[in-house]
Amino acid sequence: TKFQEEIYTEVYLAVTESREVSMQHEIRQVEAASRKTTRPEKAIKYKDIFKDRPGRDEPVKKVLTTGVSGIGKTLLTEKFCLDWADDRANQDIHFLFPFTFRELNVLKEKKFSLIELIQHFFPETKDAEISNFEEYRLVFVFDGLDESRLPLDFRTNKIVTDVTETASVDVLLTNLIKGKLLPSARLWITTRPTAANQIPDGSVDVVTEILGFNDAQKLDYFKKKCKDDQLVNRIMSYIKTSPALNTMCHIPVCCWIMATVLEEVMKTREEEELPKTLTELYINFLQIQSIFNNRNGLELEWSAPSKEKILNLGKLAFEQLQKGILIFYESDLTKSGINLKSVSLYTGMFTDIFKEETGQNQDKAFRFTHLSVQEFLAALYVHLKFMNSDVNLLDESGYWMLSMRKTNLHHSAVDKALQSPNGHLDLFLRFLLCLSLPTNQKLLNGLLQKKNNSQTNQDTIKFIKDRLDSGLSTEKTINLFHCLKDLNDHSLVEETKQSMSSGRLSMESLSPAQWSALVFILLSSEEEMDMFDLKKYSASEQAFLRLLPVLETAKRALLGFCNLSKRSLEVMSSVLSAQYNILKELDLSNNELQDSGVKLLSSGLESPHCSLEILRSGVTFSLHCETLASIISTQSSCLKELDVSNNELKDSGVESLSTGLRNSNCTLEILRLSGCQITVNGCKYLASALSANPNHMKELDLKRIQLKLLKTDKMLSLELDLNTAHRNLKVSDDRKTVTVVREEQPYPDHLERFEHCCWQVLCKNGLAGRSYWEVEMKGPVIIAVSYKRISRRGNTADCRLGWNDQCWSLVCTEKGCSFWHNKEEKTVSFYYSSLMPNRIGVYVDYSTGTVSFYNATSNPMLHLYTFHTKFTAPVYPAFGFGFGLWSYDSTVSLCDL
Ligand SMILES: Nc1ncnc2c1ncn2[C@@H]1O[C@H](COP(=O)(O)OP(=O)(O)OP(=O)(O)O)[C@@H](O)[C@H]1O
Repeated sequence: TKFQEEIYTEVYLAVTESREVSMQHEIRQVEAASRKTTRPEKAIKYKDIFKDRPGRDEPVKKVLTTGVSGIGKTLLTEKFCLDWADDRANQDIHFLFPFTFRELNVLKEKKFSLIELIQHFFPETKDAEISNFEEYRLVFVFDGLDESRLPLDFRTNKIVTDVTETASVDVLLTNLIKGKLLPSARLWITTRPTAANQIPDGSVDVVTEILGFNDAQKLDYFKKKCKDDQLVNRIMSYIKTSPALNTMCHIPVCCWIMATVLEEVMKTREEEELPKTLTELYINFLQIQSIFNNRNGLELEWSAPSKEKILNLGKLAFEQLQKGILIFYESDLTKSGINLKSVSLYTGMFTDIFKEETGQNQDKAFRFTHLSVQEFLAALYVHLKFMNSDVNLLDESGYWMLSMRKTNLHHSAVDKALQSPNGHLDLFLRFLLCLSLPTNQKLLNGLLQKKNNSQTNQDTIKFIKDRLDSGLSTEKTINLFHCLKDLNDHSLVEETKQSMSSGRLSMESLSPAQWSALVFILLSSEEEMDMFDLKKYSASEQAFLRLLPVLETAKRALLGFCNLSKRSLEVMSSVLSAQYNILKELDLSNNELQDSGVKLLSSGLESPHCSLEILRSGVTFSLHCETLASIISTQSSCLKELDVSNNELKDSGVESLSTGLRNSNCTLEILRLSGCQITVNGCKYLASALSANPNHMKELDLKRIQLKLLKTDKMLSLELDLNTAHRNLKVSDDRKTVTVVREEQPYPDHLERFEHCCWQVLCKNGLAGRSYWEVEMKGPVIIAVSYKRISRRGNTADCRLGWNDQCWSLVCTEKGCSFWHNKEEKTVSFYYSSLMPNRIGVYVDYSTGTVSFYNATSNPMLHLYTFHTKFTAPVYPAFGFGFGLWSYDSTVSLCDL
């Protein structure tokens, strides 16, 4: 425990809210996690593991902590216990009982009451005659659920509520976890991610995950382990030379391996002589653990006993790795040919490689210090078998046995690793290929009977390149690039880099291998990718899918105008719900996304792992406002800015959306609803939702809403007033259209009729509130609002639209638009010179005295000009033709809105 105290370094522990069983190989999980900056808001201190959580009313009683092998689960629980025992933390706890599943496995067949189980492991409680545990605050720690061999059947196990009732250990455990037994007790269970789903949903209060060391914590660790600043600096700069090593160092146990090797080799070697690859480092590790006969510079000789044991351990490692087994019991060892009597020889010689983990009841379990050590030994074994006995253990055809075909070990290994759906042979492959490098062959001197020639490596490189060109998924190819790098072949990467820098790289004609090289280059770049802009590479779905691993490392993804389809949305959704995703901003605007695609995307947006703060959705969500509402109101939602402009949400959509806005979980600060066809009713929903949840919203963009609002604020059904129409204007039967005609119309005389050269007509409807209407037109035309009292006879100027103080007019010709009131042309800051619009919108607000004109042809609508005045009587829509501008057939039609 003193050692643990000294070496213990804070690890990054994060609340994840839900557990996700990642089927990816642990190395891929760590690679993914290490590439991504963790989310500080999710980090917690191990001391606070049972502290109340914000947003949770109930106290935290049951915690599940996941983490890959060697990430420090056991050490963390031990540290928690130590701190408590030394009165450093959590002093409110009266009793703390740490168990490991490994110990409990042995009691599988036995029956205990909970009291007896406690007394079995902690006899002091018996001596102290403590039996009524309900009176105390208890914490049970169960470490290593992944090692459990207990049939934890939560559905069918009988219910036990009495601490004195006897039952099998698994029944006691399921009842403790379900809260039936000692409901007031607190529980902490740790497990590797793959076994987390043994605990049913809802039976734990909080799920946390250990993400390992971040960069600062790595440095801390090496300082504690090596205690020599100069050495620590050398180690840190050494690790930074290789992304692969840096990734591995997120796992504390790998830091330990690294430190063990580097402490030793840095004593005698200069920087350029340090291990170049992970494989070389692991060979060094094995050497340090072995007993050497003699030392002759760098050429170390392997002792005969260690040779034999390495082979035996390698056999065990390889055979169990193929089955995915990482913890071995005595029977597994016997099966792999390790004599039980000599086990102590192995654990004695390779103490830091092969560990015996004996529980209290003498049940022996064995494991390699870390999965990577097992993978390395397995690769070494396969390599030695091939080199020394021509046996290709990876060729399952068995032809090699009959010498019918010369098999190639590396080809079989590459293909086997590619076949694995979750990359579980990735690291094994890297080790295996790298073992045949001349530097490593030299180190293996003594274990090998013959040497590999470089021809084999050239052949392997060619084989890998062929595979890269066969259209594999990018994820699979990344490991192959690591292999090429280890084999000292940088040609593909260099070629692609050169084409990139010379601008010769045409995305449209990239070969699959070049795509993969591009991804590898972007991922290996020192610079952090903050913004991923797909258009920079190619605005296509193919590019999106190929570059996905790069997108996953970015905080902002711009995917607008990229022709993405449903397939991309499905993929995007899984990015958003991936556990370590760090995406904060997503721009999907202007993609033709189908409805079903939106549904798919929303499952990602609702995921508790989604940390998106800004979403620009383009024309996506029109039919999914309810989904949108539920996204913004999920407890885990981090959305701060939502832009759904130009979606036809309409009032009903806004009504649905408002239920989300009203929810106290909604923390939106900016909402953009420009051009969403919202009317006054929609605004009412918004207003009421925002006043119910007023603390967050800072900016509400309702551009272009007012127009639509007024369309229905007062449902205008405008009608032309035949009594006012000039005789050269033909008014349609429905009173909606007026056309200039040569032939005078037989309209009767009327006091309100325009005459002479004032080819004009008014509408019947007087506007006294707020109103909006639109007209379509052909040919030059004057669109105006006018008092009814505008003169009909006498001086022409008094009758003409725009030439007196009775009306406010837009004169629209092929040359552009001008605005007139009282003979004055208004200076318009925006000179409208493009083509004549064929649809004009007019907004009149009587009380504020405004008349605004819009070009309603353009999308978004363009504001042209606003008159400001003070109305003294209702105004009437009015239209005019003529004044040298007119042409026969000019027409104006009132639009239905
Ligand atoms: N926080 C830490 N500080 C320093 N060293 C650590 C820390 N965590 C882990 N280690 C090192 O890593 C080794 C393995 O850690 P531990 O057994 O806790 O991992 P684990 O997550 O329980 O792994 P497994 O799932 O394989 O049981 C420790 O023996 C120690 O050398």
